[in-house]
Amino acid sequence: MADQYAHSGDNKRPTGMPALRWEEPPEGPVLVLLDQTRLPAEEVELVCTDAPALVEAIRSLAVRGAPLLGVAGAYGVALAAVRGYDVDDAAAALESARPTAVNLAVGVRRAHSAYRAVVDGGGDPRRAAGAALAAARQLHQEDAEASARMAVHGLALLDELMPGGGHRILTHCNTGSLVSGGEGTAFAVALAAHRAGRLRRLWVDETRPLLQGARLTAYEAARSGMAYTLLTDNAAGSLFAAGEVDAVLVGADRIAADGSVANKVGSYPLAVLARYHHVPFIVVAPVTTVDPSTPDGASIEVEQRPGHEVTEITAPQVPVAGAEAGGGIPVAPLGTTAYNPAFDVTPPELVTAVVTEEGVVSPVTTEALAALCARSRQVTIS
Ligand SMILES: CSC[C@@H](O)[C@@H](O)C(=O)COP(=O)(O)O
Repeated sequence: MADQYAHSGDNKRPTGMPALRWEEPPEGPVLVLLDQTRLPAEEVELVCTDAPALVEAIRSLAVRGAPLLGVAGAYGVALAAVRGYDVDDAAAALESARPTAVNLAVGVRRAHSAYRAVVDGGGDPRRAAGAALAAARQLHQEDAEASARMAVHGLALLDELMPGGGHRILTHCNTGSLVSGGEGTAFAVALAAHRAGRLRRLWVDETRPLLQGARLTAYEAARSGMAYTLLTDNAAGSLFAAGEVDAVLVGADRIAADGSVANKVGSYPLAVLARYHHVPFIVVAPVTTVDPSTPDGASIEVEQRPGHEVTEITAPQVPVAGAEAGGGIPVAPLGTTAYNPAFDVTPPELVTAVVTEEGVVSPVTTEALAALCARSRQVTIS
């Protein structure tokens, strides 16, 4: 079940509200999410008391973005465990809530394994629930730390590629503190450049159809005080042609073993544009987004979203009564079908570098990614 906490609708006020937090009120533990479908108009929190509510929040994109999906999934398993629900069922439902971001499965499995290790060893369910919660908290903390380290590596790479500073960076979708326990992935690098006085402008793709760029990245950019400009996705070509882009920075939902990168639909065309215009295309993602068990781009399952997200304009926080399927304003003739993949896949040869918390991979090869994963596992184990 999910309840709502409403906050002031003043969208000029820096919120400071975390994208997600665990709370333990007297009625029982809950997972509190900042409902991203309502931003930037209002800050409303969704309070999840069970895994089905969290599954629904994940599907509706109230909580979204690869790293945060992992953290949310882990807390979802803990929630089922501490509230005495069937943990195996909850884990299965959470893991399959969205297919593309591998971090979701990684987070769910981590908390689930911690739970199962205690139960299978004959431990009592309360101790097992404590283990699942500890695993979720640890993942949350690790994600924040990874974010900070990606920002350091990413800024160093920008400075190496463009020693003069004054970076004009184009980004797509939303990759800031709304997707992370820290300051995010690609956006965290732009933020680091801004704080170092080396960001001239952040170009923000609006990111049709659900406008994660316009609604969320512009919101985070405004809060940070950086110079930013919003553009429609199809204006990017003219921006490159005008020589206004020094680098593209995006996140990732899954990086296959061969270096193919699944990210928000519209990333691949940017990579093609970047290559044509000799601009670096840089992917920023934690090591948990690299999935050695997915061999190549063709093996990545790309989520298909409902057509009404395309055939209607929906300001998600303002439902329009009486409109067709999605509750938005129709912009296409009734009955129009739509192609609406949530992600696309960029082949490794178009990716200049992958920036992770463990360092930068460039060129992006199967061998270099495998070495990165091996190094990361050693760091985690030691
Ligand atoms: C650090 S976030 C990387 C990706 O998760 C992000 O770019 C993205 O594509 C998010 O898609 P969304 O559908 O909003 O969850």
